[in-house]
Amino acid sequence: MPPGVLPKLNRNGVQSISKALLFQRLPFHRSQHTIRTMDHNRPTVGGVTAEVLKTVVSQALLGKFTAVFPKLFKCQWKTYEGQKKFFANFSTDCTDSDSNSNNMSRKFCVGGNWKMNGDQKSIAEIAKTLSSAALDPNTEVVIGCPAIYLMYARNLLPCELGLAGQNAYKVAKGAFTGEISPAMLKDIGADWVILGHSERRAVFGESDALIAEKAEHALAEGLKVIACIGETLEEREAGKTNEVVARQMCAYAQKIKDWKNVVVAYEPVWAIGTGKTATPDQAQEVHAFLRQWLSDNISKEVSASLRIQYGGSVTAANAKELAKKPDIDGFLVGGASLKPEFVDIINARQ
Ligand SMILES: O=C[C@H](O)COP(=O)(O)O
Repeated sequence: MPPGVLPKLNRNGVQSISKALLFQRLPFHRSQHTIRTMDHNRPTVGGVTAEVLKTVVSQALLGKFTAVFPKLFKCQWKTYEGQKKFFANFSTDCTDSDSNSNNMSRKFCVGGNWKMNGDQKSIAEIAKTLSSAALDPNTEVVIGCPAIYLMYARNLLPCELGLAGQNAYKVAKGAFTGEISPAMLKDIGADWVILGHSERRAVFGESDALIAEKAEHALAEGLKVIACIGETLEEREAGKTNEVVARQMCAYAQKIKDWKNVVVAYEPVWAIGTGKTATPDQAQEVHAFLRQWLSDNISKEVSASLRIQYGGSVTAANAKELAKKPDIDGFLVGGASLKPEFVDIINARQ
């Protein structure tokens, strides 16, 4: 390995290095000296060789590896301010292969978000297409339907498909003109709700805190939640993508204690309805960041099991390549979910 080149490590490798350093009770600034005196061909604790340790420690000393060693660096990951300090140094090099080993245990999940589109005629056509198609049984499908057509759609769609409201308020009932509650969604046969969509945030001014309260209440009422997050073009161009999605995740985490009925949908706002899809690598980079964030802030179990969908101009043409990425566990599809090509998106993993 050429000097200074960071090896591709999976999480086991990183943990082994951490253990090796801790086992020897070495602070990082003393590690380099000790590594020089080690036998380079003899693995240390966890099978990590001195050669690998040397490279990683030198990178860490340059401040490039802090995110994977939060404990060694005593990061305060619990707070948003604490996290912010470390985002710039995040590297995904260590997460790819680790995620790869887990992603097959997360059932692929594709949501169709019809937004404010459709009428009885077109919904009947979509239902007919979905009923007659061979849908991958290994993919969970959820249809986000306008509230007024939910019951109509429920009666026409195949029963194995989930049905989602596109919004729900944070309390069960009361004087909230124009709102619907999770209890009402459940009552008419919906089992999911989409919350925090960027259109709710931008057009209707919903805050991180309100969205998190809605998620908390929906989960308490027994609905499953597609929790949306994503940065604007301006935020991406300012290099703030990780900071923004972490802030949005922090808000959810303040209110969500049990993540088993949650799917996160990462939807870069600049890719929604624009035909400008994130490349598979761009999407994977943020998904890997989110996986690491979950591991550091919630738990390793949640990080390994929580499904993260990608949304933003997903079509039959780009779905297969996106679906190959280890941390992409499905899609939230807008425009293409109204068309027959939605079937190919559902079957993207086949
Ligand atoms: O919820 C879905 C997203 O907003 C993506 O919409 P889109 O597929 O039309 O870009």
